[in-house]
Amino acid sequence: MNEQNAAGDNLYTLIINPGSTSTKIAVYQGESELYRETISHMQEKEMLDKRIQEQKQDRKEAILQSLKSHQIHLSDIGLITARGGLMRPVESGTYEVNDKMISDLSTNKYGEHASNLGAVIGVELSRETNEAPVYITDPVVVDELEDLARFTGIKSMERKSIFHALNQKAAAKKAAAALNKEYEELQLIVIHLGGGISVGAHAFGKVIDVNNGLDGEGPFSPERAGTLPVGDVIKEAYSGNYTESQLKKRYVGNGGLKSYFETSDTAALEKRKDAGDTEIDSVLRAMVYQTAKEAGAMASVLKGRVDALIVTGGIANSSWICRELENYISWIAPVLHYPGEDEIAALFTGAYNTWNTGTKAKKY
Ligand SMILES: Nc1ncnc2c1ncn2[C@@H]1O[C@H](COP(=O)(O)OP(=O)(O)OP(=O)(O)O)[C@@H](O)[C@H]1O
Ligand SMILES: CCCC(=O)O
Repeated sequence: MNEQNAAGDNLYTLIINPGSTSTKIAVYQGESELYRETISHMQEKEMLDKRIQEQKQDRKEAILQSLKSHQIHLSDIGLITARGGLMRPVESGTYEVNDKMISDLSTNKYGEHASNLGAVIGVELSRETNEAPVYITDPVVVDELEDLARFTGIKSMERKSIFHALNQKAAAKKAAAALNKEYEELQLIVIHLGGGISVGAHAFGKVIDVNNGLDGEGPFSPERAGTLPVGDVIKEAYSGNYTESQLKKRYVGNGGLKSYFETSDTAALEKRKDAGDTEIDSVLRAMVYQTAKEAGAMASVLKGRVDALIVTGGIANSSWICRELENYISWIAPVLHYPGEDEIAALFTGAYNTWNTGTKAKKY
């Protein structure tokens, strides 16, 4: 065992993963997970209604509270790894957090997203204690789009690759292992069903097309409106009823299920549907329908040569939704389910391997 490995056995790693409706955290000692916790914010309406950077203190305090309740001192933490947010497009991999990245994330230079807070909170916690190194892996801006996928139909506008890259890649690699193949050998469609929904076409290790739910592409989801009729959007934009940021929030944070039912809690809505609410039944079925349509589009992108479809994210815990979705898509290829997400493990592996092997992290 080399010195780094020996030290690694005692290293405490803090993992921070802010999602649209929750902050997930975990602490590892060496390679063993000490605990993980999902701090749900779904009941904290006032907090979620705030701009992302204004949520920082609440989410940071929730993390500190969680560490305290597990008797872990911040000063014990030797490595911090966080979900990466909206910054300039980058290739897949593990990045060391630097000042340029923090500036882009904290000023929302490339847009607002809960994941912007991961590295920002990570660096604050590091600076407040022992300057632990802070990494991110596979941020939401991983860009492997094929050139053809970038066109919009308006010369001055290009599509952007923004999606649940971390969980899509982690789930795809897990599926590849289950299929006894390398990720780079397969063509897969990954359907991430979270607060946002993204459906990616993975061709031989690259996500060559994916809907960007932050820019009004693809299915509606618990919090995103998805594709909207552009004429109606223009009318709302010029109605005088909304500022630019209010309109963004209307379509991106408060769209989808939240627009219909003022909650993005799919599990709770499913219970109300089961109790006989027919409107909820229709809207949930419509969300499944639109998701299936996006998967069909990605099957075309892969020219029908699809090894498997992978359904993942929080909503994949619903066997009813998975069954309804499968009814539409099982003709494409076998459907594999990885409910929830493996972002915590993916963030840990990316940072710990980089740290433990002395490999240079990528530079932003
Ligand atoms: N058993 C379940 N049945 C139905 N829906 C569920 C279940 N468990 C969780 N969900 C739903 O999953 C959604 C949250 O998913 P997830 O935790 O993947 O999202 P997130 O991390 O907050 O956001 P994102 O994935 O977009 O970053 C919520 O709508 C929640 O109600
Ligand atoms: C992860 C970026 C996409 C979304 O949140 O909808």
